[in-house]
Amino acid sequence: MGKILYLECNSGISGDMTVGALLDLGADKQAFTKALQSLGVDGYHLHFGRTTKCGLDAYDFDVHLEDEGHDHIHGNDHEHDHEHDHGNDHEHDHGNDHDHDHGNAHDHAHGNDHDHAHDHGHSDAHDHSHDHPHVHRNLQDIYAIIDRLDSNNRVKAMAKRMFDIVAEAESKAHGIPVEEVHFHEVGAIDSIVDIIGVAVCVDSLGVDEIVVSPLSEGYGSVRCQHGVIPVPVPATANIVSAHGLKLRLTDNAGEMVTPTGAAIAAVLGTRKNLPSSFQILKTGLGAGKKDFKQANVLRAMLLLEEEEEAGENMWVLEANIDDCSGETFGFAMESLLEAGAADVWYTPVFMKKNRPAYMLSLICREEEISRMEDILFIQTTTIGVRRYPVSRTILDRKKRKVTTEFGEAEVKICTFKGRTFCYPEYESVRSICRQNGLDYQTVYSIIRREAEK
Ligand SMILES: O=C([S-])c1cc(C(=O)S)c[n+]([C@@H]2O[C@H](COP(=O)(O)O)[C@@H](O)[C@H]2O)c1
Ligand code: NI
Repeated sequence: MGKILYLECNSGISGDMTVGALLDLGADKQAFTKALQSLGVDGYHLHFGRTTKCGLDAYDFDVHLEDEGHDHIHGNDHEHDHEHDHGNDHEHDHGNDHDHDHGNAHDHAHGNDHDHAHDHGHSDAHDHSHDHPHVHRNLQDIYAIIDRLDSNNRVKAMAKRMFDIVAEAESKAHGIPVEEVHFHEVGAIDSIVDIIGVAVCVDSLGVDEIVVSPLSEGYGSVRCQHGVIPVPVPATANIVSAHGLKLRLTDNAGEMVTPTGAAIAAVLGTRKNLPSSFQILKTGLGAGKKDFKQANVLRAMLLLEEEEEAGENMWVLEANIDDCSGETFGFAMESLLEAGAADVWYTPVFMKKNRPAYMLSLICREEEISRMEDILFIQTTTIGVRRYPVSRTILDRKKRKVTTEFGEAEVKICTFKGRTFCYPEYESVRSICRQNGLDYQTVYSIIRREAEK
C-alpha cells in the first residue's frame, strides 16, 4: 500500500511538461529553485505560470535563455524588454513596470539569485523547436554541473542517468562514441534545468513507485539543428527502443515525445502497470507548448494503492530449482516480496535426474508477472518459470492501531459474515516482547483483548 506517481503521457512527454505537471501536483517549488540556483549556471530565467489547453487549466513551465533574443535589464526598477523569436507564434512584449495585463500569470525566477515576479502573456501555441545558438557541452561537462547541485545523491544519480540515456541515443543516431556526443539542444541550459528539475521534483514528492503510461507520439517531421528529421526523432526512437518504452502513434502532426521526455520516462518508470484498484490523491497538469486537437498536457497523478480485493484473481509462478544456494534462495525471496509478491514459499521436492531440490512458488497479480519473472531469472539459477491463474477468497481487512499498557500496537481487523477477527501484527508483538522482556503469548493476548474492546 504505497504512494504511486502516475505519468499519463497521452499527449507525449517533454522536459518542461514534466516539470509543470510535477509542480502542479505539489512538488516543492522552493526546493526546485534553490537546487537550480546551487548550480551556479547563469543566463536564464524560469517562467512559472498557468495556461489553458482545450479549456483545461494547466501549469505552464518554461525556461528562457537570456542571450537568445532576450534583452533583460535588471536594474532597480526591474525593467524588462525582451523579445522571443522562436519561429513560431510565441510572443512576449514586456513593458517596464512589470504590470502587464495578459491572459496568463507567470512568476519568473532567475538562475542568478535574482528573483522577481511579474505577469506576462503567452499565446500558448508556440512550437519548441528553438532556432537559436546553443552552448555545446559533452557528458562530462554536464556531470560537472550536476555535481555542483545542492541536493541528495539520489537526485544527482537520477539526473545523470537521464543525460546518459540521451547521450547514448545521440551517439547511436550520429554514429559517434558517447564521449564525443556534444549536446546541442539537449545540452542547452533549458535541458539541464528540465532534467535536474524533474529529478528534484520527483524526489520531493516522496513516492514509492512510478508508472509511466505508453507515450503518445505524432507523425511527420521536425526541424532541429541537424535539419528536418523524422518523427519520432532518431534520439527518441533510440531511447524508446533501448529502454522498452511503449509508443502509441497518433494522427497529430509533429513531435510529441522529445528525447529529454523519453529519457525522463525511461528513468522514472519503476513499475509497468497501475494497481488494479487505487485512490487518486491529487492530479497535476503540465502544459505542452503546441496545440493539438486534444489537450496538450502531461497529467501527473498521485495514487494510493488499495489493499487487495476479496475474490481477486491471482497468478502462481513456480520453478523447481536444484542448483541454488540457500543464501541465493533467501535473497530471491526477499526481492520478490519487496517487489510486491503476495507470498513466496519453498517446498522441498525430488525432481528429475533424482535430484533433491526446492520448488519456489509465489503468488502475485497479473500485472506483476513480468516483474516477478525478471527477478526469478536474474536472482536465481532457474531457466524456466511455469505459471497458472488461481482464484482466492480473502477476508475484508483493515489495519488499526491500539494502545496497550506497553505502548501502541498494530492489529489486522478482518470481517466475515458479520463476525470480526482481530489479529495482532507480528512486528508489534515482537517489539513489545523485546522492550519489556515479556513472552509472545502474553503480549499477543493483551493486544488482542485491547482490539476487541
Ligand atoms: O540536438 C540534437 S543532437 C538533437 C538530436 C535529435 C535527434 O533525434 S538526433 C533531436 N533533436 C531535437 O531537438 C529538440 C529539443 O529536444 P529536447 O529533448 O532537448 O527537448 C527536439 O525537437 C528534438 O527532437 C535535437
Ligand atoms: Ni542528434
